[in-house]
Amino acid sequence: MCRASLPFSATWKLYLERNSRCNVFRRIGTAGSTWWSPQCAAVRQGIVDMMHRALREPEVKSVVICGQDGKFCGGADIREFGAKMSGPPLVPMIHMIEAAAKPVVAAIEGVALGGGLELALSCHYRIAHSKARLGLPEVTLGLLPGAGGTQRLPRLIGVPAALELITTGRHVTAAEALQLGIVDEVTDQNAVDAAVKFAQSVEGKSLDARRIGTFPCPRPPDLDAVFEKVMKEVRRSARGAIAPVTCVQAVHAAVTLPYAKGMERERELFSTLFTSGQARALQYYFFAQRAVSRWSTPSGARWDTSKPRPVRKAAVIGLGTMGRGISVSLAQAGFSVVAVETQEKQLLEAKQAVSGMLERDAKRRGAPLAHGNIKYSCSLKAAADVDLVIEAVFEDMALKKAIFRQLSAICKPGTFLCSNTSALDIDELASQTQSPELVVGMHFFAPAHVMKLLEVVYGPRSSPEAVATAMQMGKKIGKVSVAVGNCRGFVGNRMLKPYLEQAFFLLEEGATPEQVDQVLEEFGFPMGVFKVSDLSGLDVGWKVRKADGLVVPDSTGKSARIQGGRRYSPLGDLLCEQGRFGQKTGRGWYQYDKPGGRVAKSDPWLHRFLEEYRARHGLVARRIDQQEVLERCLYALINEGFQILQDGIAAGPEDIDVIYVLGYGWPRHRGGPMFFADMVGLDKVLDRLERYHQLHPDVPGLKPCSLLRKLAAGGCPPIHRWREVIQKPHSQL
Ligand SMILES: CCCCCCCC/C=C\C/C=C/C(=O)SCCNC(=O)CCNC(=O)[C@H](O)C(C)(C)COP(=O)(O)OP(=O)(O)OC[C@H]1O[C@@H](n2cnc3c(N)ncnc32)[C@H](O)[C@@H]1OP(=O)(O)O
Repeated sequence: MCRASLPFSATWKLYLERNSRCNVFRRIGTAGSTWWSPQCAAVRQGIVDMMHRALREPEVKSVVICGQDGKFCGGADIREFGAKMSGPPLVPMIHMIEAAAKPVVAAIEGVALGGGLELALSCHYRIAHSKARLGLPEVTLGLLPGAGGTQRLPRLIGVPAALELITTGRHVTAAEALQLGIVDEVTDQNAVDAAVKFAQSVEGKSLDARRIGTFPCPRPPDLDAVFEKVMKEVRRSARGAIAPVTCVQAVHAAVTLPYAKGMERERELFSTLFTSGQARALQYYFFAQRAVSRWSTPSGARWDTSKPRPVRKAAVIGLGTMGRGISVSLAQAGFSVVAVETQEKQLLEAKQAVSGMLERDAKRRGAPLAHGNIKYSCSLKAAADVDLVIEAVFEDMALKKAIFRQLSAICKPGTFLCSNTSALDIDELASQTQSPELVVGMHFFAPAHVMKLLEVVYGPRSSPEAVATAMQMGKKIGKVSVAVGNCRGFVGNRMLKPYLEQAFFLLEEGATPEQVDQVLEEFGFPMGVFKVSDLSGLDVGWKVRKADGLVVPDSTGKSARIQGGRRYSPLGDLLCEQGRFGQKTGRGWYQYDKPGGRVAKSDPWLHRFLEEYRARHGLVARRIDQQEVLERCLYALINEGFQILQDGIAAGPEDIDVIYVLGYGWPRHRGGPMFFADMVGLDKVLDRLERYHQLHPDVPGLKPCSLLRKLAAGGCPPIHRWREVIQKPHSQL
């Protein structure tokens, strides 16, 4: 519902009320400011009624549309997209505003996003507060701006700028919006007052040049070439997402068709996206990312029961690639950092590297340098007075344990001791300290100052306060933090293991790295599993496997295909024995033009090596189709995800999905592995796993997990109901 007030004799203010279901839209009565839901219907009805009155009543000379309480409009309520539309439709309403004979001014405070910006674009003028953000983020939800946004924005700011905003969904500041020509004025004062004043100043003036829908769309001289180039680029970066490509088609319609026809085309394209699985996946992911911030542990610890302790000073121990990135993240967020590397030469190198990273980042963001926040030291004793330590040395349990023992003796009482381990037992580390309740894992992803994901790992003895403090710290450094339980590899790396294993077994059975990678890249991963392995270094996994006692020959001296009583593929170990560590050595699963080269080329040596390996072990290569490659890699990973849920290591499927999208390149438009399983159908995933397990009974990872069976037997409930079925283990916290 909207209400009008007449604080000024001749200008009406139409208040947009905010959606009662989300915090960003403040509740006023039961009305909402979104367009879609029944509440939005009331808002639209209110706007339409008020506009009619304003146009009818001769004493009203102009209209200002504003949001209640400092926010213009965040767009449609995504949760209501499934609901049946009622009330006045949005597009005619927008046309009615644009056609009004009295000036209509949008007073933009807070946000004008999606349908909110489309409403503002239908107004004749837009006045924004300097802190406002504007954008058309529909593409990130698998949609396109469906209320004229694709037709109006290019008319207002030109085709290239509109394409960039619409295909990326990027929010712009008020200052950039002014520069682009989206808004007419930016104010530091009260934007509604400024808009009212502005509205009064334009009363009676002609509106002919203010109706964006009547503008001709600027037509680049080399139209076809421009669109061809954009389409190529968008297709490349979209990795199979259809919304960005469809957005380009809609903007193309703006340039090539008259306005009314362009609007029709926009509507057609919107309808295809609206019902797509990708839109469902992206909208699920939108809420999943917000859901993980409401973390909880099996003991019932969560924000409202566990208070984080303030952290002002933190130490980072070990300044390799990870430690450097972590130091940069902390310094940028304003923490005082003590960076420790025991070898003087390495310390100096790290100092230079960190300074360079901070300088480049400050330059890029136009922000002040954060150098002063970091002190460097060769001694662990420098961590004596910090509030929290993040250990980031090599993945070597003995080394980490020694460091935790020392830190426990050096640091002031109450210091949280965190490890950046990507797989090792947090509890074992905690057992080395005097206060195991202060120990948690903080697993960053490389490069640590860039990647958004942080796994916060609670051990059986971690206190709720320690978990809350690490989660809070993650938030402060701009990460999406996911609280997960303690097990080998936690969530992300534990699921990666069966995925990698299947890829190796597929090579043994007759596939090639090129074939496996192509299938995975077509699915939407930025890189296939073998290219990633070459990039991160084959020796990393080799060291871990050696430490785990897996790299031992059999009695005949041949590399063993059974280890620890289960099928094992030694292919990665054999490449490492040849010095093929991936990009860094110029050879791995692929060949590169030089050590450190980036462009992967097929390597005939590797193919011969695979043939010889198969012959040596009596394996007959068979033709493996794309479906099998995809299903065996993905379903094995998903199966482990169900096991993780069953074990209570992740609180819900959203946690797993966010970890996979943000940390492992899972395509966002596919929602994450668990959402993907839900989309495919749990019964189908179960059926395929069962089949592969029957065909390859000795291959690990293919035997369906009992939670998957249980969900399938229970009629495949939708993903938001899985938690009801998951048996939570008893709390040990
Ligand atoms: C086939 C029929 C064809 C007919 C044609 C009809 C044409 C229709 C045309 C157009 C329809 C319009 C479409 C849209 O507008 S799509 C939505 C576009 N808007 C967005 O994408 C904005 C998304 N939200 C945000 O970016 C941020 O939330 C924010 C910037 C608004 C605020 O950020 P912040 O302060 O950090 O808060 P949170 O992100 O934490 O959010 C708080 C709270 O609110 C929930 N929420 C946010 N936005 C929405 C939303 N759009 N719908 C529903 N809920 C939303 C969010 O989930 C949080 O909830 P909580 O976790 O429960 O606290």
